[in-house]
Amino acid sequence: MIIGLTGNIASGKSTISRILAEDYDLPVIDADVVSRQVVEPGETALAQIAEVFGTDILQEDGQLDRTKLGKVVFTDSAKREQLNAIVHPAVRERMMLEKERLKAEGFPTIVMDIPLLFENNLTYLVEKTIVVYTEEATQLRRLMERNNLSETEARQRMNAQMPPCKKKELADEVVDNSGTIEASKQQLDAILHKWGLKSGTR
Ligand SMILES: CC(C)(COP(=O)(O)OP(=O)(O)OC[C@H]1O[C@@H](n2cnc3c(N)ncnc32)[C@H](O)[C@@H]1O)[C@@H](O)C(=O)NCCC(=O)NCCS
Ligand SMILES: Nc1ncnc2c1ncn2[C@@H]1O[C@H](COP(=O)(O)OP(=O)(O)OP(=O)(O)O)[C@@H](O)[C@H]1O
Repeated sequence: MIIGLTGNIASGKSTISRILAEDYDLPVIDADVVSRQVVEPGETALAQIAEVFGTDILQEDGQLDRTKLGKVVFTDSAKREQLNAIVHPAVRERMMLEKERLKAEGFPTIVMDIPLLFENNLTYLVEKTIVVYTEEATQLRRLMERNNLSETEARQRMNAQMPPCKKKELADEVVDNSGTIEASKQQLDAILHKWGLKSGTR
């Protein structure tokens, strides 16, 4: 089974995907990790970003300055779309290759952690979806703390995505991560049990 894990910014996807990898021994393909790989120095996408956003967007060592680019694209939706048009095709291609590689290796269950699964109509890549949801005030607080953002900056990032309540409607299953990690683990366990997957087994 190919499980699509999604949810809004700072909802707890990485926290849940870590549990899926560690407790359930499942392979996870993480779109955020892949989106970093495709902009490493030497990659075509990085050269394209420098062309569109200027070489100021690079650090002295040639790496992408993610903090700087984040400030640009989360305050300007046209610029965000320009970035998406460069990065998303490369991410999609690499994720599909990785999925095929894991399937060929014999993994019957694979998790694809894709923040923009619904926004980018990528549900054809997966068979079941789990949405990680966190109540708005908690999501905002966790995002401000994790990324060291002001409330305005954090809200701009949250507004760049489909509203969480809409994602919940589109989900096969929802993990409400507004409480403790232990409470989320229990919800996840019930979902996986329903799907016939047990902790510690593939
Ligand atoms: C703007 C960038 C440089 C900021 O980097 P940074 O290290 O601060 O954030 P990171 O990549 O870890 O993303 C954190 C979260 O932001 C949200 N997010 C990122 N990009 C986008 C986007 N284009 N639209 C909406 N939300 C986004 C996602 O929830 C993601 O999980 C980076 O997010 C990026 O290159 N984004 C474009 C690629 C993309 O869409 N990535 C997300 C899934 S493929
Ligand atoms: N149940 C929880 N209780 C307290 N803190 C939590 C909980 N779940 C996640 N966090 C914290 O909230 C922040 C966001 O969680 P996480 O990084 O897992 O979200 P994410 O959805 O992967 O974010 P993004 O997509 O933006 O990268 C992190 O700092 C994490 O440690």
